[in-house]
Amino acid sequence: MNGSSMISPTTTPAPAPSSTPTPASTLTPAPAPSSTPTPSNVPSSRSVPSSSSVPSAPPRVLSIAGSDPSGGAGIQADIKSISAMGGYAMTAITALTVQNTQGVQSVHVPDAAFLSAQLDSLSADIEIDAVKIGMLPTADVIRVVGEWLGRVRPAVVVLDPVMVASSGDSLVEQDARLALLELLDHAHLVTPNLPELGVLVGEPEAQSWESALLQGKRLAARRGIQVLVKGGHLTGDECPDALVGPHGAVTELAGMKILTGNTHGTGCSLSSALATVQVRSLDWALSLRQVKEWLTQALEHSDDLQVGKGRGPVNHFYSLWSTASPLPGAFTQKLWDDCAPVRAAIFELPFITELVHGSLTEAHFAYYLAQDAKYLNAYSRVLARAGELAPTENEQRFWMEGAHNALEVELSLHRDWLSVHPVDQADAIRAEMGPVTKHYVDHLLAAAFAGSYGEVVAAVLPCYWLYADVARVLAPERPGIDGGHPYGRWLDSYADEAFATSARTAVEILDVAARRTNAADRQRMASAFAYSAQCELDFFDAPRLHS
Ligand SMILES: Nc1ncnc2c1ncn2[C@@H]1O[C@H](COP(=O)(O)OP(=O)(O)OP(=O)(O)O)[C@@H](O)[C@H]1O
Ligand SMILES: Cc1ncc(CO)c(N)n1
Repeated sequence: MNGSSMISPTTTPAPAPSSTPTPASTLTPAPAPSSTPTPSNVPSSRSVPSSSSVPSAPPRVLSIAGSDPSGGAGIQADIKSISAMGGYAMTAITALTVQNTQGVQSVHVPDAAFLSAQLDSLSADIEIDAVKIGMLPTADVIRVVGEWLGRVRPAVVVLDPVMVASSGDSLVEQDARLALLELLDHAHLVTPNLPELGVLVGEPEAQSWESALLQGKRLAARRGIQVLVKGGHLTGDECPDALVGPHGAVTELAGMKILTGNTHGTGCSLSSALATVQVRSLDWALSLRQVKEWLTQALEHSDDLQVGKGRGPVNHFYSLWSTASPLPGAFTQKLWDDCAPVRAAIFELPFITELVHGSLTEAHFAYYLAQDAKYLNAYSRVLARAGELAPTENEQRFWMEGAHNALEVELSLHRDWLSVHPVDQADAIRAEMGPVTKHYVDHLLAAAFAGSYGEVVAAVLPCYWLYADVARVLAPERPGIDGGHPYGRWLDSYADEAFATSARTAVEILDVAARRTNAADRQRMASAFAYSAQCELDFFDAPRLHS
């Protein structure tokens, strides 16, 4: 690790520490939390709020930690976590790592005096409500941070005793591990993982949750500090965390282990989020409950991010992003991706494979067409409803033309197909609406009767989109058959370019509607779309079930 020198002391805006007027209260070292008369979960200085503090303003939280350029751990994870918890994030960088999701390749430690200047600059100007401490790579850096904490005595100090990255790479010089112990006196909460807990109590790493809790109790009692014992390194299905107080009180939060490889920076995220939430809650157990819930969701949604080939980051902003307006194309792309199993199942159906190869029985085809005619009649009414609700004249025109076309196709089915089929298919032709058709139509009519514009459009879209896709995929597959393909003309009507264009327009209309509305409506739109897609699959399969 190389040190580097400050550019120039005169360019540093903060007053040098020696010229800073030292408040009398900071002349004595900060008492260990256990000797403080206030409950250990209430940071002592919170009982005398400064006149300039505004309780409703976001907590001002400083992260003193290393930089992870891949954005999942360290300072970067802290900024995201503090922000996700509603705090205002500040940073003092202790080390620069060369790091990605696969490991740490190198560490550069800037001059400790430069870090010291940053800390003094911040505390000279800004009231700091909470501090989270992460990677402290050398004994020099630890000394600087300890000295600053002793003078400034922030109200909430969370120490994450980072020693090894989740990739297994060491982040701290060997002699710094012992120096870290001295810093415990300046912290209100320490959040070691199991190997770090072992180092802090001077014992081998705990092999069970029970022995980890015993180690946590020994550390908490010895140092008069709250210890968060973390279960992330346990083998098995569970991932508990437990808060252990200096007098032995244990608050355990059970949790299931989420099956994901994306655990890069969980410890950093947890500790900085805790520091932020604690400023307002003043109760470590409450803070932990809120933060663990958030982190669990951030882990659950981590696969959405797709960052890196190794241990990926958690999704700090899953909640914000799930309610934010989607980017153009994103909503409909997700609907399409989510219905991939239904699309695949359609191509597997005997009805579709037989249709393409011309081997489908006429009885099945006749049943299908008869049901389709009934469907199209209802579909036309629902498209007209979309036209009624449409926010622009262009969209109104599009849906009204769609309603008209659906009736035209219904007419042509009767005229060109159903009327020319042999008499023994008359049953199918005269049949009432079958159960699958009725189910689909009822779903569409419910959207038309009570749904928003977006829901109506989402409900009608699979009929456009899936048909255009089926026609696109099947067109090149259709074998030439002597005497003509029995269903060729019918297949051609859906492979038509005008129909594909209409399908694209309908997709674009839905995408715009999704961006214009709110998260709850988008959720209902997605449900309506998925339901209709499933109905399309069932509709193709209905002739087989009917006979
Ligand atoms: N797979 C998982 N499922 C659910 N929670 C997890 C999982 N992995 C870690 N956690 C939670 O993440 C938090 C951090 O725990 P962990 O023991 O992994 O810390 P760490 O090793 O310091 O993290 P880091 O990976 O940043 O070094 C804890 O609250 C833990 O319960
Ligand atoms: C900079 C940094 N701090 C902490 C960790 C621990 O996750 C990491 N991997 N990188």
